[in-house]
Amino acid sequence: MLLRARERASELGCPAVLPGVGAVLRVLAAATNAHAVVEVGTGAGVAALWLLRGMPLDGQLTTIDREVEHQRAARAAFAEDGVAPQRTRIIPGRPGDVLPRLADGAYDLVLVASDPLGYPEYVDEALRLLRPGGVLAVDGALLRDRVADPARRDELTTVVREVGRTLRNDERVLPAMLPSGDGLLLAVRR
Ligand SMILES: C[S@@+](CC[C@H](N)C(=O)[O-])C[C@H]1O[C@@H](n2cnc3c(N)ncnc32)[C@H](O)[C@@H]1O
Repeated sequence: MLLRARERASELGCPAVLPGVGAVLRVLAAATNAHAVVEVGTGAGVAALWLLRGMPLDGQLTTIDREVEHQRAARAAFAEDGVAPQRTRIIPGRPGDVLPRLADGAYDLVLVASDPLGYPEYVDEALRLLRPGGVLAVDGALLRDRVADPARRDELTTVVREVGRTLRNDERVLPAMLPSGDGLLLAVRR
């Protein structure tokens, strides 16, 4: 099913997390016993399928995307994988509009994998949503090695680089960068 979801993602021109990142997400969901997960950027549902495999069966994944067509593909992927409908809550809309409506400290894991220019806002919201011990995961945090290249000073690179710097200096979290895929930045909420 993951393969079919990945094919759909590619047909839609919507990059999905690489398998190494997916495996890490699954482990994180299991390790945090993640009953409540938020994903910013549903895409065609590839990362969501990995997360759901690590989550307990009575957990629920809330996933947000502004592209209804992407979410339709994700819904098909979930159905094909036999995911019970109550295990997912698929919310269409801009993450900046939806995230403020979610409850403080009520989530075990938040994955941010959407438009990088929105990352500062989404990360800020994620830290509010996470319970102590909960984990934030930011996909694409190395931006194809541009973040590590000091000569790259374009807006996108600067914004993503600043997200990493901010999390490193934020007393509320314990951060770690995994080189998997395009860089997976993790931060455990204290
Ligand atoms: C990289 S894909 C998500 C992939 C998914 N997490 C996965 O690995 O299977 C990014 C998603 O963010 C959404 N997106 C892109 N720009 C956006 C924006 N400005 N506001 C909201 N969503 C956006 C796209 O519709 C797309 O589905």
